[in-house]
Amino acid sequence: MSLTHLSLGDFRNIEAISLEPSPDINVIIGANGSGKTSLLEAIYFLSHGKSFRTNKHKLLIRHEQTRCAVHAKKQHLSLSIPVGIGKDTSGETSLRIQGQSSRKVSELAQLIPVQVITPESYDLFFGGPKERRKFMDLGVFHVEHEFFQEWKDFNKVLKQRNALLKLRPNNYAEQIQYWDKEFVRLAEKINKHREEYISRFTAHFFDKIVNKIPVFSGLELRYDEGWKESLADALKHQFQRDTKLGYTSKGPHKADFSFYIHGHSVESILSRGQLKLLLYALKIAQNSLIESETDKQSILLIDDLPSELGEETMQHVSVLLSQCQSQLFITAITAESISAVVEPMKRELRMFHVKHGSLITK
Ligand SMILES: Nc1ncnc2c1ncn2[C@@H]1O[C@H](COP(=O)(O)OP(=O)(O)OP(=O)(O)O)[C@@H](O)[C@H]1O
Repeated sequence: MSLTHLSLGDFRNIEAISLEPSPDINVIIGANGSGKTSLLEAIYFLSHGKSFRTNKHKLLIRHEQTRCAVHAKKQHLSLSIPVGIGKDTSGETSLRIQGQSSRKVSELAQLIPVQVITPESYDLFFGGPKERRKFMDLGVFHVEHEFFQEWKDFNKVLKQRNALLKLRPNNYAEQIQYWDKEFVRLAEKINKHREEYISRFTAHFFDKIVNKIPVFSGLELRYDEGWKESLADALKHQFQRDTKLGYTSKGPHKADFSFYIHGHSVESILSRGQLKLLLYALKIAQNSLIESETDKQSILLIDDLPSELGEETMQHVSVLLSQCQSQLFITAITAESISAVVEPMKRELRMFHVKHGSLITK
C-alpha cells in the first residue's frame, strides 16, 4: 500500500538516485542544501503533478538539463503498480501508470494520497482560507469519487462568470443569469460533499486525535460554505458589487473551515508551537480518515521536523504520528534531533543520508 521503490532523475540537485523506502518511517538526513527537501518535493510531484514550493516547473529540472522524472512502485492491495511522471523545460508533463501513458494527474493523485508539512505550512494554513480549502478538498477528493469532476466543472463555470463580470459584453447580465443555474447546481453538489466530509472528519478528529492533547480541549471546527442565504439569492444580491469587483464574491470557491477554542479563533489563543501541533493533528487525522474510508495508505511528508518544535510538542507529535498508518518521509539535519519523535513509535525505520544530491552510506 506504500511506495516500495522510488527513483529520481535530474530533479533539482539530484542527478540520479534510487531507494527502497520502508512502508513505515523513512528519515532523510543531510546538511543544509544537500537535497532532503528535493526528495520530498519529488514524492509530492509524483502525486500532485506540481511542487509544494514553486509554480515554476523549470526550477524542478536540474540545471542545464531538459527534463526531470520521478518513478516509483506503489503497492496497492496485492499489486505492485509502477508509476512515473516527468516534466520537460517546455512544461509538458508525461505520466505513466502500469506501463500505460496517461494524461490525467488526477489518476496518479487518486492512487497516492500525499500530504506535506513544511516550516512554511503553519503560516499558510492559519494565515488564510486558501490552504484550508485545499486541505479540505484533498480529503473530499480521496473519499468522494464524483467530487473532482464537479469541482472541475464548477471552476469552468466560475471562470466564465468572472470573465463576463470583467469584460461586461452587451447582455452580460442575461448571460450571467444563464450561467447562474449551473453555478448553483454545481455549488450545491460541492457543498454537500464538503459538508458530509467535514462532519465525518470532525467526528474522527475528535475521537482519535483531539482527546489525546489536553491543550486542544474546547476546540471547535466551523465550516463556512461560502455564502449565507440561498446561493441563487446571494448571487442576485451581490450582482452590482460583483460587477464592480469583476469577480464572483459568493460561492464554494470562498468556503472555509476554521478553528475556535471557547469561541476565540485559535490564531488568537494558541502559541505558535501549539498551532504547529494542531496542524500536525489535522494532517494526521486526514490521513487516517482516508486510510479508514478507502483501501489506500497515505503518505505524509514532513520537512525539517525539529524546526522550532519544543520537546513537549515533539512528544505530542510522536503520539499523533502513532495514530496513523501512513508511510512517513521525514527530513532533519541530524538523526539525534528527531529520535524523540521516531523512536517511541515502534514502527520500522529506514534512514537515508543525502549529500550534494546523492545518497551516501554512513
Ligand atoms: N533546478 C536545480 N538544479 C540544481 N540544483 C538545484 C536546483 N534547484 C535547487 N537546487 C539546489 O539544490 C540544493 C538542494 O536543496 P534542498 O532544498 O533540497 O536542500 P535541503 O537538504 O532540504 O536543505 P535545507 O536543510 O537547507 O532545507 C540546494 O543547494 C539548491 O541550491
